[in-house]
Amino acid sequence: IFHVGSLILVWTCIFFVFLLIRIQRPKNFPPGPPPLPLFGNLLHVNMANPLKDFERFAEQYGNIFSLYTGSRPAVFLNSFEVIKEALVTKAQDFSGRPLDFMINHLSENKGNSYYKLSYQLSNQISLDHRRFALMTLRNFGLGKQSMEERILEEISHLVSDLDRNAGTVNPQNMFHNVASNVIGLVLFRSQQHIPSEVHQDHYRDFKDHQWTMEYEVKKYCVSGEPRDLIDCYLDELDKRKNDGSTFSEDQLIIDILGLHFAGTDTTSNTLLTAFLYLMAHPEIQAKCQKEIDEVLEGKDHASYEDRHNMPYTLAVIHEVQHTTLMGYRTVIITNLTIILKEEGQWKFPHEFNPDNFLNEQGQFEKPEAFIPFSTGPRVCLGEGLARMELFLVIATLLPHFQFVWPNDAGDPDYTPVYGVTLTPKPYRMHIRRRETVKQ
Ligand code: HEM
Repeated sequence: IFHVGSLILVWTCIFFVFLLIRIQRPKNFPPGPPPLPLFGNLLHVNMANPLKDFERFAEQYGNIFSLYTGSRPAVFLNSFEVIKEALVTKAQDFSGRPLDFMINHLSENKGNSYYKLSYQLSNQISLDHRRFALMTLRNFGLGKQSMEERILEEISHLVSDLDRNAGTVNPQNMFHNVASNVIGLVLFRSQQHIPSEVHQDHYRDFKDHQWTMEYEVKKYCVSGEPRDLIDCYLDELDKRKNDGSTFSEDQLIIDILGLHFAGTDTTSNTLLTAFLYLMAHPEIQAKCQKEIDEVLEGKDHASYEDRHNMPYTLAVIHEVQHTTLMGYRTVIITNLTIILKEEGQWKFPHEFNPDNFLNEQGQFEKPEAFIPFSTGPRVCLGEGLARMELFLVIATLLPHFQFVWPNDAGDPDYTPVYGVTLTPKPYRMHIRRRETVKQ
């Protein structure tokens, strides 16, 4: 009897402990699957690729649902209208960013300034940094060489590399290096190319390279004319001396890492997706090449202005982004992936079709629901740079080379690998020189 009594006692205790740590959705909180004590909804989601589960929950609970990671709630917004309402109409309430585990991890607990400072609700300070970076990226202080020239310089290296090594390549590192070098040229111009080992796991390696950057910081101090974002930042530091501002050399390193991180994988994953689709749809690739050939008339690289005369190529690039979206705001998760397939927003929601971005006359036209860079006051800070980079890389590589899906590679697999951004599974690419370009 004593034995049974103690069992009942133990179970009652467990029951009360569970009751105490039970997670309950607050009143008026968006619905979702019932959270378990301690785990929340973690067991309801396939962490390797949660997109399918998000789609299932959206069908079951509607456009706004919530999930718990442990005891922390996250709200998911799953239609263009609700995302727009949150990020634009109610921007004031939704533009802060939480200091999230992942961000902490990435920046080794220092917290990326954009996230950390807004979490502390020092919005003024955070916006200060945002404004500064935006101004600098818009080329108000990067010295004589324009952003476009920097990007083209990097692309010319790529074209000569491919000229020398045409054949079958793994493009993962190639595009990663392009994106990383372009943002590198903007952030720390005189450092030229970051050593390639940094690309593999650049956060860890960057930490090891911090001494280099700190050395660069000292060097730039005496340089006079700003050549890159570091120089501009140092000028800003000078101007703000003793005004109690959050601009500091420590913060500079954090900001640079944040910008480098935000600007590398996003762009390189988009390029990887672009070339995957261009190889899988050789007729689309050929149509782009024809259009680009006609506009370039033998010129060996595109310029950003040319996009106005290349509506089809522009539509293809946008259609690529239409397939690669992600939203990674943590407490409010804007499910940009779902709205890309939302019925009613797209002519062809379920297929890769550049006509999504072309009107009846074949002119380029962008649907309102196309927000790969998010929207509202916290829209992507590198949008201008990324757009220019995507266009120049694609419109310069296509007239030089033919990209062919290798015969022995089976069918292309479009299932994305889930991460901070979505990326295609690793693939190989066969590259042949096109003879149309006049040398
Ligand atoms: C194709 C390339 C890119 C895509 C698709 C992309 C997408 C995005 C998206 C969706 C956000 C908002 C995230 C959120 O709501 O939490 C964002 C923010 C941001 N992006 Fe990008 N991005 C790209 C390239 C870049 C580049 C090249 C840079 C660097 C110059 C950059 C810097 C940033 C920064 C700093 C933020 C945070 C802005 C803030 O919090 O105010 N991005 N990006």
